[in-house]
Amino acid sequence: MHPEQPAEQVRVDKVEQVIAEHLTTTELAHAKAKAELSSVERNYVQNARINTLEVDDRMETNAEVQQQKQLVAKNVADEEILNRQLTTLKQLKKSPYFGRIDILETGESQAETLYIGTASLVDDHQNFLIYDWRAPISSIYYNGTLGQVEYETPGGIQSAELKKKRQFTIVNGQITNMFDTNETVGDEILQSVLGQQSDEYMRNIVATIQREQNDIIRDTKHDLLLVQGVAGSGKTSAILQRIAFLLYHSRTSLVADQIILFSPNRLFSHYISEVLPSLGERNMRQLTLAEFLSQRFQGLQVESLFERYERKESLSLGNQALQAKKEAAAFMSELEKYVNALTSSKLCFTDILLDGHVFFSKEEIYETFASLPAAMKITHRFLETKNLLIKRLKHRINQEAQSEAVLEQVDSLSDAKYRKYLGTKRRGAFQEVAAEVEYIAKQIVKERFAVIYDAIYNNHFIDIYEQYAAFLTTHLPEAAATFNQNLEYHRLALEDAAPLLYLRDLITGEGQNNTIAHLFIDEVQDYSSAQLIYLKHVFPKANLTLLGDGEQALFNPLMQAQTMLTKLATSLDAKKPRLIALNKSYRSTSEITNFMKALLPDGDKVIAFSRPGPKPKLIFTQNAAESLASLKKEVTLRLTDSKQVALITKNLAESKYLYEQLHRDFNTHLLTDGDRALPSGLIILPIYLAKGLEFDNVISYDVSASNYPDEESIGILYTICSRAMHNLTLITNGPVAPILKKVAPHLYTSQHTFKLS
Ligand SMILES: Nc1ncnc2c1ncn2[C@@H]1O[C@H](COP(=O)(O)OP(=O)(O)OP(=O)(O)O)[C@@H](O)[C@H]1O
Repeated sequence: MHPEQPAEQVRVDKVEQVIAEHLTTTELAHAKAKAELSSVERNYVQNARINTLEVDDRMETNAEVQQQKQLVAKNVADEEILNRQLTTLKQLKKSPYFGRIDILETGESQAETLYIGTASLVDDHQNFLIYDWRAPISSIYYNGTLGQVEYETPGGIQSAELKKKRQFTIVNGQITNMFDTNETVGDEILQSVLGQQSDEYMRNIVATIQREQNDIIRDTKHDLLLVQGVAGSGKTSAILQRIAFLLYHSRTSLVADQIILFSPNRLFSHYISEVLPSLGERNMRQLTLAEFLSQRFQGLQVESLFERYERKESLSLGNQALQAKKEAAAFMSELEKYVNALTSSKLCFTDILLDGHVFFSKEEIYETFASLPAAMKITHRFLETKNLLIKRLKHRINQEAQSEAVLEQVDSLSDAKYRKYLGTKRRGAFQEVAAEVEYIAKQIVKERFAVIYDAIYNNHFIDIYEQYAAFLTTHLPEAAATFNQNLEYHRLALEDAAPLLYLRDLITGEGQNNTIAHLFIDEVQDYSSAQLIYLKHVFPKANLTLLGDGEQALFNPLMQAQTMLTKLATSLDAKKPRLIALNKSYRSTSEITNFMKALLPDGDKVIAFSRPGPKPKLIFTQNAAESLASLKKEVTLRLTDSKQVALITKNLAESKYLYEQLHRDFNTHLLTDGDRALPSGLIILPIYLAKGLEFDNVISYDVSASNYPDEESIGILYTICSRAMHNLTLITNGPVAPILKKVAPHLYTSQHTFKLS
């Protein structure tokens, strides 16, 4: 035991006491706020009701209702703040802090002791008992080794001498581990954290953030941050901490809703959903690319990344080349040029119909557009056309409202219908009966013409699909027929989605969201340049944090990090790009990491974190029956001391086949794109659904030469192996994949189901 542990425990106890006191007062305040909120809400409902009943008091009650509404909003906010404080205090109570630094500021004679935890805590005299890990001074804990250190404050760079750095593990108020260290954050605590079993949810890494991860977390100077990190290097962990940091750093100007994270799949979204709440912050918005696209293409089946991956296997070389062209930045530039040069006669306007009859003909729309000055930007001309159409629609409504037919309709309305059309207006509020009739007549026509208004508002008077097909015909003629054919079946290939949306936005001038301040994209190596350009276009104000591992490229060719940064900075028009590389892998035991790095051509750059475990196991079998038998044995073995085993396959067909073979023997789950949570037992999933996840035990079935024949398979095999934290088993049916042959035999244990000659 550390000699100072008893003294430190006394301090923990004292801090706990303060936390308990804060908890009591906050609980009281929270209960009061809750009661106040429900009373204000009750009042609001009553007042709102009065408003609709009492005619004379209308103005007065309206103002009152507004006031009440504001009061409700304020009370909701107050209650939320107190609720969050309560959650934070409860978390602090279990483990108030994890670090201590003693620093001597320049010019001072006595060192100051600071304790660092997930949130700040002050006593009644405003002395800091705990500093938030995101406070400027806390960066010393993550960055500094003993001696002279610097840290950034809003007022500039400060320097100090770091005299002592201490780490704690505190569980339920008791110090279970504590030691002094000179390293950034010492190995010992990290060792024990990483040795734990996997969990349904990712944990925060606040107590053990490493120096280079800290760089990512605290960067506020760059508009494009590209993190290239090897598998398991903490990219995802670091960005979640970064989001928490940004929310703290810009707390007056940034809220969680202004941050979007694109995640690789829904399982991943679920897996990371607890990290920010555990740091006392609200979750950012999370989306998968498929979700983003399907919201924008209603009525069309947009191919998902996974379907594209499955399709790639059957794609001819010619079609692969076409696909690559559509995914390149150059294709998006072509589109821009095409739109800039579009003349009115080339725009694919379409009739607006009402009940099958032409209401606004495409000729009329075309003439409207053409009548506007050609020097005007296309987006302005388009908007102006829209305004003119709406004006004409209003005119038609007025005309139609005076028609005999409509006036007759007004006469024959039932009382209930009449009241419905009156809406918030009151009977008798009009000076003349005729005015009231006219009003009702207009309401009737408006209702009938609502589809026209919607069509104009939603830009349905231009056929963007036809426009895109026209673009393809002139710029990539080989691709036009397939696009049209897909469309007939209401399908859209993934590579057409971003260019199509871009084309639409470039013409209509719509589709942008200026409120998003930060856009995070995980597994960026799986995105095409065209998709990234489109996302940047949609979120023009957002700073970008892109995380990737070129080696885990399932969908795109491998690319060097620096090349990728240069390419991205140009195509995304970044002013201050920065590349950060993470080369240390934390997820797996050193045996697994050393094995998987041997798969890579430049695997030397991967550094294994020194956490020992069994070597990966390679089981050689000669036929399907033997390999299935070995697989069953291995699953049984793993399930004896673990609650979950992941069987990760190359594709869906393989997953389905194995499910058929195994579900009678084990509690087996075949995971699909729609799954959100990971059950226990044997789970079978194709690699693209396992992206970003980790498992105690991973088995890869059929790593034979016929399944992984060439260098292109490296990314897939590497990604599968790197999902394993503690145990990795590979089974080959027949000759092993050539990539695995290159791995030095001392890096794994082999097992044969047949006699070696
Ligand atoms: N500083 C750290 N302290 C504790 N655990 C860490 C740290 N960095 C990473 N880890 C752990 O290592 C594992 C891998 O981290 P993470 O999933 O963030 O890596 P990644 O680079 O996104 O991985 P991949 O690209 O392979 O999906 C996680 O279990 C994470 O908790």
